[in-house]
Order: sequence, then structure tokens, then C-alpha cells
Amino acid sequence: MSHTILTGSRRAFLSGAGAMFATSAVAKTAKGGGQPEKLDVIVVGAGLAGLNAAHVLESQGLKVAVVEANDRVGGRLRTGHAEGYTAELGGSEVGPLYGRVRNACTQFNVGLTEDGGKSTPFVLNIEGQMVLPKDWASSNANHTMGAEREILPFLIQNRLFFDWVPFEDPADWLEAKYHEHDMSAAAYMRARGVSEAAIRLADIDLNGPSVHSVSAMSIFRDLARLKVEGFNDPTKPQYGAGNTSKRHYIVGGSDMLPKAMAAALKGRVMLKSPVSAIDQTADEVEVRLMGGERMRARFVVMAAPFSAVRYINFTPGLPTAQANAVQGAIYSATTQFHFRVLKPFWEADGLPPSIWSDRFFERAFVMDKGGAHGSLIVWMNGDGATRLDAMDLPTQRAFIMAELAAARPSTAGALEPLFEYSWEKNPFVGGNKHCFAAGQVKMFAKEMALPHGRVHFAGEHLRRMEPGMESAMETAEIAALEILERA
Ligand SMILES: Cc1cc2nc3c(=O)[nH]c(=O)nc-3n(C[C@H](O)[C@H](O)[C@H](O)COP(=O)(O)OP(=O)(O)OC[C@H]3O[C@@H](n4cnc5c(N)ncnc54)[C@H](O)[C@@H]3O)c2cc1C
Repeated sequence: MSHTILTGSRRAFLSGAGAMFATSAVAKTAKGGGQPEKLDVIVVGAGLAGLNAAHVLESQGLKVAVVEANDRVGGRLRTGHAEGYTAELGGSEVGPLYGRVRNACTQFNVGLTEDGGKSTPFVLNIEGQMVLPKDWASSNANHTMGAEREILPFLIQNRLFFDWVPFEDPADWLEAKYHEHDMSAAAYMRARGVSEAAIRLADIDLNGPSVHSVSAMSIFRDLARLKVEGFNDPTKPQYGAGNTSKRHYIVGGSDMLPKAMAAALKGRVMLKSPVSAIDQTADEVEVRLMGGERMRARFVVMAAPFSAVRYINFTPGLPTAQANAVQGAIYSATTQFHFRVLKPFWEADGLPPSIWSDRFFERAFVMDKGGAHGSLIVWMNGDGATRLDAMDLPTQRAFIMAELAAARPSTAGALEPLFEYSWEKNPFVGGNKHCFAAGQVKMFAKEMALPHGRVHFAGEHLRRMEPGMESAMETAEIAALEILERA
């Protein structure tokens, strides 16, 4: 069997713009009867979590290898490039309190900028009507009730849940006294007299599968953390220009950071190497790759999302709470379509450029980058994206363009497709972020991150305090420290 070892050439290989890995970098593993190489730690997954765990462990002298299922490092940090346009298809905003991400940028010589592009004002497109935000309260497309009528559809979730957050300190969300809030966001709203029309609109904006499945605790945890970073005006959106807290973006694209981190590792980063099984004894762990290769180490950091861990066989099996957390994990699907704007369609109809809609495309942000007239990004979350994932992406794209034109005829002929990406269709990621379904915080949130013998867990899905990229870094640090205490 032929193996490619990425050692000396790895740095140049990884830092090449848009580098794609043609060969799996599996080294010194054995198939069948050969003697597998002994490592201190095998890290599964080359997202931020896996790469950060590998760095912390290497910095303490441990021998580490990273195995990655896909043909690239970075996981949910993924940047597309077209002439004059850099498209972030995954994580991009570096929050003001992302100490670990910011440190890593300094350590690995990756730049940060405040310039992430500017978004533009929205027009609402509800029940086939174009409604200016100032006219929403009196619009006949607005079926919400009483004081709700004043709240713009994309602010309903923020506005309502912000006032209901039951804990001040985001670290408190695991405490048993808050378990009574661990019910679906829809049930939570209903119990507080929110109209069905408002619940339906809140569902469109949710970054989770659906308000009917996601626990209110998932929303509270996010909002409590946002409050700490200074988001204290729920009359503004969390995203885009509405969020005034200082955010940064990675120069050259978000995936520059994981590429730099991978290039700086001493050990191997093995691409196209999906792990299929983890067998452990009291002394060591054997990791089996889908190709049949086996590797051994004293410990494993499992930094794959639970949506992918569910396809890995563990012997002995995971404890019940953790197995339930893996099998029951729900992820928010996200699909994005990026278009270059060929002509300023908003000048033709005199409406604000961006659109927030109850049609399939949900959100269409016009940004000031990507050409003379900027770009348009369609961003679908949750069940809305899942509904379309049965179609292949080109079919989805054609459908979305038709939907945009039906909502707003001036977009016809005004958009040139650039990129599209569905996170749910990536079987090794499965979605944008982990959410708890109703009842799951109570059922297993405390146990899901515990080590299973010699296997330690890391990744965004195990977040305690921090969100997004920072949570990947934080949980990796915890897993690495747990191992260092035992090594
Ligand atoms: C559209 C989108 C927008 C986002 N926006 C932001 C934002 O603005 N700010 C922010 O902070 N965060 C944002 N995030 C979230 C952020 O990107 C993630 O939280 C973070 O990158 C997750 O890192 P991770 O290492 O935990 O997981 P991942 O990045 O998913 O890495 C896991 C890795 O494990 C690999 N893997 C899976 N199964 C196996 C297997 N069997 N064998 C080997 N390898 C395997 C996967 O291929 C993957 O590379 C966004 C995410 C998305 C998708």
C-alpha cells in the first residue's frame, strides 16, 4: 500500500492558496498483520478543536498525529475564492472575547481585520408582499398580536428570549434549577402567550433545526453569552451591521488559521482518513480508519462533531448518557448561495437591497464586496435548508434564483452564481452548529463531554461558555489538559 508522508513539504503544501489535497497523507500505519506505530495521542478531526488540542499536546512534548476525514483541514472554517471575491462559507466573525482564537492568530502569524464587508438594509417579503420595516406594524401581512406587531420578524426571537434569559452568568446553564426551561422554544413561547404567527416568524430566523425541536435553553445559553460580550440591545439583529460589538475577520479568509495551525504541527496531519472504529483496552487505544488501516496511541482526542461520531463504533461502547448525546445530537443545517450582483436590482424597484422572507430562501444579504455592485448571499438555516437538501446543489441554486425572482422580479438576470455550500450534506460535519433538543440539557448535557476511558472529547458541540470558533478552542484545551494530567 502506498503512503504519502507530509512532513518537510507539509508547510508549503498547506499554505498554498486554495490547496486541495490530492493524496491521503496516511503514514506508517499497518493493514492486517503489520505493527502499528505507537503514538501518545491520535486526534480525530482537523477542525479548530482538533488542531488546537494537537498543539497543546505537542507543546508539552507528546507525540501526536491528526487524522481528518476530508481532503482539507479546517472543518467548519471554509473559504471560497473567485475573481475579486472571497466567500466565507463557514465561520467568519471573531468575537470580541475570543481570546484563544486571537492568540492563535498571533502565534501562527495570521492577520485579523475589522473589514468583513458591509451589509445593507432589509425589505421584508412576507406572504408575497414587499413590506418596508417601518410599515410592518400596520401591514396586513403581519398576523402577530398586540405588542408583538411592533417587532420586526427577524427580531422576534431576540426580543422575546432576551428578556426571559433565566440566568445572568452563562456558566450557570447546566445547573439543575434551570431544567424547567429545557422545553422546546415553541412550547416556551406558547406558555408565555406568544401568537402562532410570531412563533412561525421566529422559526425562520432560528439558527437551529426548528423552534419546535430546539430547547429554549440552547437560545438562552447563546443570549447569555452575547450579553457578556456587550450585546444588550435586542431591538438590533445579532448578525450583520446591527451588532455593534467589535468583531474581526481573518485576513485572506477564515481557513487561513487552520491551514497555518496544521502547517506548524510537528506530527502528521493525515487527510482523507475517516475513522470508523475506536477499540480500547486499559493501556491503549486502537483507531481504525475506513480503509482498514490501524493506528495505536495511549490516548485519543475525539474532535469530530457528534453528527459524525455517531458513525464510529466504540469498543467498549459509550456510556448510556454519552451514547444518547451522540445519537440524539441535532444540528442546524445551513446552506449558502453566493452571487455576484451584475446590476443594482434595488435601483429598479426602489426597495432596500437585502431581503428577509418567509419564502424558501429566508435571507438574502446584499454586501458591498465582490464587484462593482457587491454580492448577494442567500443564507438558509435549519429545517428550511434541510427541506431543500434532497435536491442537488445546482438544482437548489436554480430553484433559489427562481424564488428570488418570484419575490422580487428585479433580481432576474441581475445575479451571477459564484459558490454554494450545504453543511448538512457534508457527512463529516452535518450542520452549522450543535443544538440541544427539548429535554436534552437535563438528560445528558453534563455527561456528554466526559472522557470515555482513554478517549477524550472536544469540539464546538461540547461548549461550556464560549460560542463558535472559541468554543472549539476552549473544549480542545480542556481535553488536552485532561490528557496531560494522565500522561
Ligand atoms: C455557516 C457557518 C457560519 C458560522 N459562523 C461563525 C462565526 O461567524 N463565528 C464563529 O465563531 N463561529 C461560526 N461558526 C461556527 C464555527 O465555524 C465552528 O463552531 C467551529 O469551526 C467548529 O470547530 P470544531 O473543530 O469543533 O468542528 P469542525 O470544524 O466541524 O471540525 C471537525 C472535523 O472533524 C472531521 N471529522 C468528522 N468525522 C471524522 C471521522 N470519522 N474521522 C476523521 N475526521 C472526522 C471533520 O471532517 C472536520 O474537519 C459558523 C459555522 C458555520 C457552518
